Amino acid sequence: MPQLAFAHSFWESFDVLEKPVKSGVRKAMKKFQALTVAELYADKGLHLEAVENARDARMRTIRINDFWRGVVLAPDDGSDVFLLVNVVAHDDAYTWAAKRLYTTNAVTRSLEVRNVVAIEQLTPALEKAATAAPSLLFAKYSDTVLRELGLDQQVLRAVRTVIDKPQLEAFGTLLPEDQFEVLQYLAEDFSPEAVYRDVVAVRRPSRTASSSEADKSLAVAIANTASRITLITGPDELADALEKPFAAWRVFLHPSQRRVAYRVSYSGPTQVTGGPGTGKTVVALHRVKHLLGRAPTTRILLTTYTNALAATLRENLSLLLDGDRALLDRVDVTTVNAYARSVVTRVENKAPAPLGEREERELWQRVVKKLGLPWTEQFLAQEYRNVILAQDIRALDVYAAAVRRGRGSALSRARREQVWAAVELFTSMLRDRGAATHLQLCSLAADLQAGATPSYAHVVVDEAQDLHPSQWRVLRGAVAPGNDDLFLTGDPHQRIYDTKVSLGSVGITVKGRTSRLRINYRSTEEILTWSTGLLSRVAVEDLGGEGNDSLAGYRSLLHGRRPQTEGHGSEQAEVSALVERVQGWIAQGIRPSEIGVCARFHTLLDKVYDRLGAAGVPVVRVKADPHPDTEGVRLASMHAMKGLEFRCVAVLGVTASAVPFAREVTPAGVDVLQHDADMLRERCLLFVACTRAREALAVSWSGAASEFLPPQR
Ligand SMILES: Nc1ncnc2c1ncn2[C@@H]1O[C@H](COP(=O)(O)OP(=O)(O)OP(=O)(O)O)[C@@H](O)[C@H]1O
Repeated sequence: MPQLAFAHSFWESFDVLEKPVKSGVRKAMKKFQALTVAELYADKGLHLEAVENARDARMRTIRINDFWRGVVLAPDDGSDVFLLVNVVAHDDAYTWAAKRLYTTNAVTRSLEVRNVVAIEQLTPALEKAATAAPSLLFAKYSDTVLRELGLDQQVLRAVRTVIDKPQLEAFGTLLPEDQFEVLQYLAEDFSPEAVYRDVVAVRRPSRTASSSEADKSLAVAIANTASRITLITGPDELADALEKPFAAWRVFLHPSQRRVAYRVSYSGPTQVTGGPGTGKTVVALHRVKHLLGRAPTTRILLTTYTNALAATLRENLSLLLDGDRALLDRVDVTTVNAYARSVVTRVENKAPAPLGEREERELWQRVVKKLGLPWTEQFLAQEYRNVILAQDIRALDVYAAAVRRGRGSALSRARREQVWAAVELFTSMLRDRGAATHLQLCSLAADLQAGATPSYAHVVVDEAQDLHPSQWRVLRGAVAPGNDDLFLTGDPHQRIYDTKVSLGSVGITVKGRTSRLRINYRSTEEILTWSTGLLSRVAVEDLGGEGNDSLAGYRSLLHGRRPQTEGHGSEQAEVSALVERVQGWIAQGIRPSEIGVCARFHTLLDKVYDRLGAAGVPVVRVKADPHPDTEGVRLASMHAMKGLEFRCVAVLGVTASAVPFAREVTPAGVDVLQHDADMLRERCLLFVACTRAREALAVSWSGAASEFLPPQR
């Protein structure tokens, strides 16, 4: 009986197939486990046939259904492993297969694939362009050095034309995998010796396997390619492999990601930034894996912003650690607020009830009224949060002398006394209710932790950009200062809550230990360019509060349609168009759960919910924490889109009166700095919503469009 193996390139195409196509693949695969080679070739339903004009004579296609073909590499050397490499729409399958050539890497002995036709076509033109280039990316490495790392003649010639990293990444999908990876590491300035040790030698079959080294069969090359090919030995294994979600990041990190995640040790807090979709969360997960491996009993706190994101982190960590309970039990995955609450409960046996946003606003309104103050509730709430809690001010005298960073309105001593009285009234009203805001709870937890032995050896923080100083204080107290204490990942361009923080002031100094990720693995370049355009004319403060951050060099390797923007005469018309769009996506084969629809307000989402439901489209709200397998278009507020991703995203209601939301923006006349900060936050919120899209983004409004959108022609 022949054996069956799957290339990872296959999983990437399989993951996005519709259910009936997937079941067609399963059916075809079962034949490979049930029939002999001769029977496979004779099978009428399978249509195992050669590809005309193929550059690799071993290329075959199989029939999945009328529309889809599987591409298979068939052994021609007497060995018996068939490699399923891709599932492609019928017409494209033959062209795709004809251009590919599989070869065995001279050094690693792994099977690699290249788009041989594209490389041949591109190289002469690139060689011409390279003669005029001021410098070439790999000029400092001799042919001998590159050959010793596994580069063959064709790749060597192509590589001599590469000018910079973006060009290398663009070339990447054409090049054989092991050779491309070597080049990526060299481009990140790893020495050839380090690349040989860490990338090449680890793949090389061991000397003791000399019999297989001499054996040049396809089966041996496949066995040598464990990092990219899954060999299936039984029916259970087949079912298991076809059920499990595949994520390339579990296997391959880009060198710039690996360098950060697997650095042996950092001498203190470390910060990783990068635009949306650059793999910050992935890097945080790999860092946890690395830290777990460094000592057998240490405990790690892994935090993020919302419960939903914490649940996803937990799931992905389990996948990364292969479900190893002993390791998983050493990691607490939670939100900072939940962690703070657990500290308070542990020490005091109970914790105040958390106060919701709306209740907090109402309470401030009552304070304003009761004391007859000249400010809005928003002004007071921000003063309390951004000045008093942020600086951990506990006494009027300290407040009276405080520098009110980020606030643009002067407050005299008499005015500050009034604010202080308001804060005292607010906190006493809360105490009477047995309640506290989340930030007060964090502040309390930080106090309670002081002097106690920290619970964790390491704290890893994802979505770090929105944490408030009180939250940083509680995290600072969760781990003793020292090597590998804190590992932070975040993107200042995705700051959607009102926080300004100087990390230094809360005892977290990342100087000399910062890195940036630049390649986006989520969205197409078209979506990225459009979305970053939303922030093109604004300055964004960096994570630590010490300067500005930039998205320079931020790019994607994927391409697709440009985002669609559309204005409507009424909200009703906008929702109708949305229903049609969603139906269109589903008709194209997108599963409802791969579609995200978001808006600034829940009122609009309620209408969408009803209309999609009435049209027979399954729909669920993200805030109901649906299981990933639950069918249904995901509906979420823009805030709740943080950290999520979907193949298709519709951002609705990007209307002048809603984005920015006037109630959330301090009038410039009241406080100009706060006004600017509020406007930036609203703009970033739209940016976050749009950058959740992998393949398709649609942005719509009714009436006048939001001022954040590019002018409509
Ligand atoms: N090296 C990689 N290879 C393949 N896919 C990757 C890689 N790194 C990340 N990804 C994928 O890219 C997507 C974005 O990754 P991730 O969520 O970690 O980015 P992020 O920087 O945390 O994004 P955001 O800031 O927008 O929340 C995910 O689908 C992830 O699986």
